[in-house]
Formats: sequence, C-alpha cells, structure tokens
Amino acid sequence: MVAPLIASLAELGAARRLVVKVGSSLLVERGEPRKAWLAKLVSELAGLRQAGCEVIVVSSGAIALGAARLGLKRGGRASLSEAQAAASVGQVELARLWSESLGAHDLVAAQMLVTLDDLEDRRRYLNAAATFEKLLEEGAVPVVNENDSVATEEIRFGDNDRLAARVAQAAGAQGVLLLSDVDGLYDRDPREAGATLIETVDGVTPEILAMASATSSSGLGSGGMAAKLEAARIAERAGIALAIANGTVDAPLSRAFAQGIGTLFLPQRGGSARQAWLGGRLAPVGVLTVDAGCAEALANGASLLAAGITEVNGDFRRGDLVSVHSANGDRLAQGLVEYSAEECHAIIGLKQDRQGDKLGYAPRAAVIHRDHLVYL
Ligand SMILES: Nc1ncnc2c1ncn2[C@@H]1O[C@H](COP(=O)(O)OP(=O)(O)O)[C@@H](O)[C@H]1O
Ligand SMILES: N[C@@H](CCC(=O)OP(=O)(O)O)C(=O)O
Repeated sequence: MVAPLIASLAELGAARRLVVKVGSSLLVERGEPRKAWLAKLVSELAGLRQAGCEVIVVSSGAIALGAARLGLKRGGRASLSEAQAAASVGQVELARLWSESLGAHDLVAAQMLVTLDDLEDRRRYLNAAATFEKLLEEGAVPVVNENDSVATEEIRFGDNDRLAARVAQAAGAQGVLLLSDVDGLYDRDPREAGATLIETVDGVTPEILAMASATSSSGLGSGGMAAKLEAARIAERAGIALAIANGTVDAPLSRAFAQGIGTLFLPQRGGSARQAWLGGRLAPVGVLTVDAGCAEALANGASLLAAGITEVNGDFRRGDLVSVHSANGDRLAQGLVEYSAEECHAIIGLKQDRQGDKLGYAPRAAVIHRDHLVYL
C-alpha cells in the first residue's frame, strides 16, 4: 500500500522519519553557540524520538563558529578559501555541541559530512542512503552538514536547505522541517509592509518563486528564502512534505506542529525513486534548447529527439546530466544524455533517418530517453 502523503503541519510532526534543519542564525550569535537555545530544541527532538519519529538533523553553523575562532571578517564568507578554513575549525565545535546536547538525553550523535557530489552520483547516493538507514536502525541521530572544507565553488550546495531536501530523499524521510528566523514564506520580503504569511503551498510555481529574495537576513546564512524554495521543489517532486517554521521562539517544534504556525509545501505524487533522485540533481553540465513542439511533447511524457533541439551548449559526455530549456530560457526538464556534446551538435534538428550519416553509426532511439528524463 502507498503511504498517504502528509497534508498538514500536525501530520508532519507525526512523520515516521523527519529531517530537521537548523540555520546558522539560530545556532550562532556573535560567534558563540546558543547553547541554551540548542538544549531546548534538543529536548523537543528527544520528545519526537520518544513518540517514535526517527530524527535526522541538518545543522549549519560551522563557518560562523570557525570564523569567530579564526577572527575572520564577514563571518568567514569573504572568499571560498576562508569559508573552507572556517568550516574545518567550526565543524569540530559544532559536532561537539550536538554530541553533548543529544547526549544529555541519552541520544548518540552521528556526524555525516557530505558534498554535493556524494548525492549527485547514483552509487554514492545509495551508499549514503545505506549509512542513514543503518544509523537510524542503531538508534543514533545523524547530524549532517556539507563538507565545506573540500567543496569547490562549482560542486557545492552552499546552503543547507537544498542539502536537507536531498538528505531527506536519500534517507527515505517523509518530511523536512526548515527552522529559520521567520514564521515561513511571506508573499513578499517580510521586511516590507503588508507582507502576509502563506500557510500552504500546493506546487512551487514561478509566482511562488518570485516572492523570495536570495538575501539572508542575518548575514550569517546563505541563500535566503530562495534556497528554501529550491529545497521545497526538490522535496515536493520526491513526494516529501517540507515546512518552514520559526526557530527563534521558545518551543519551535510544538509551535509548528501543534499550533500549525509555518508554511507547509505539499508533496506531489511523483515517479519512481530513481526519477525523484534524477529530478533533485543540482549540477547539469550542459543545456539543450528545444522548440515549442518538442517542449509540448516533453510535457506529455515523450523522449527528447534531436529533431526538436535548436541549440546545444556545454561540454558533456554520454551519460552526463543536462538541462532542457525552452526557447525563452525556462528550465523544462533534465535528464541523462545519450550522446556527447559533439555528437549532439552533429545531429541537432535532424530526424532519426538522417542522423546515421552524420554519426557514422546507427542512431540511438533518443537524445534523452524518457526513462532518464524528468519534466520539471
Ligand atoms: N518572501 C519571503 N518570505 C520569508 N522570508 C523572506 C522572503 N524573502 C526574503 N526573506 C528573508 O529570508 C530570510 C531567511 O533566510 P536565511 O537568513 O538564509 O535563513 P537561515 O539562516 O535560517 O537559513 C528571512 O529572515 C527573510 O528576511
Ligand atoms: N555548511 C555551512 C552552512 C551553509 C549555510 O549557510 O546554511 P544556512 O545558515 O542554513 O543558510 C556551515 O556549516 O556553516
């Protein structure tokens, strides 16, 4: 039987497996950890655990803590190399904080540092998934962060919101709670007068995306509301409910779950687990632009054929992840390409029967087969 999808904040609080993400601004204030706040949050997490919910924590804060220890300006975010150095110093402290706080409730913290690459490669993704499963089976609480010290500019999440959504997918969680310094998504930047909290979002549309700004209010975090909406898109496609709630209050989890204050992004019924993984991948290496007829065919579940391609960009090889864009630049789909960029250039715009001459071998059935394509 297919489990029913979560439809309210109360149901999110009763999820069997939940990812709770804590932003830098909640954990760190003027370079110091907010220990009293963390202790209260952890007692709520322990309550969830007692109620039978398996909890995974995604915790930011390494860069902010490390920057303070090293005396770096701009919270350690002036350059990638400073962020990397700050993270490696701060992560030691962050891990100890979680280990001590969870330990006070007889819970064991398990550190998992992942890079974007770890979750983009299918084999490594499944490997991480197995580790989450084992840790939860053993009763530990995984505490996840990006491995900032080795991440490079191109291959990096940079924000822990999207990381939390990808972790939820890998760990088979039903829900994600992003704790931030606002009650949820407002219809415009909450610093503007008249901003209204949106309680439920049924599908992250371009109108919803337009509400968010990418600036972090505290200056400590990264990505702002825009990153949270990207996370919501990854989650909804994977059939996972995601909520944004305020972590600055006294009992953030019960305020969100019992009082229902926050924004809930409803999960959408999607394809297979593999398709959800593919749709959540974040680093395409090329772009194929298609004409209107092809865009319509893709929306109806067709494979991508060379005849509909009008432009090829990027340097990719067979099997790489590429984005499919409409003529006006909208991202329509992404998938694993059957040809290299060079081969795509050779057959662009051609029907199947004319491709063999250009390729020098019998053409494949499609440029991206529909089994390896996710319409976004
Ligand atoms: N439409 C919006 N709704 C809510 N918050 C928004 C919106 N647009 C911009 N923001 C800003 O995004 C901030 C949250 O992002 P961020 O500071 O990165 O959080 P965190 O550090 O918790 O991850 C809010 O404090 C708010 O100032
Ligand atoms: N991995 C980084 C956190 C990334 C980040 O800034 O996230 P957030 O504070 O949630 O916007 C760190 O530990 O400092």
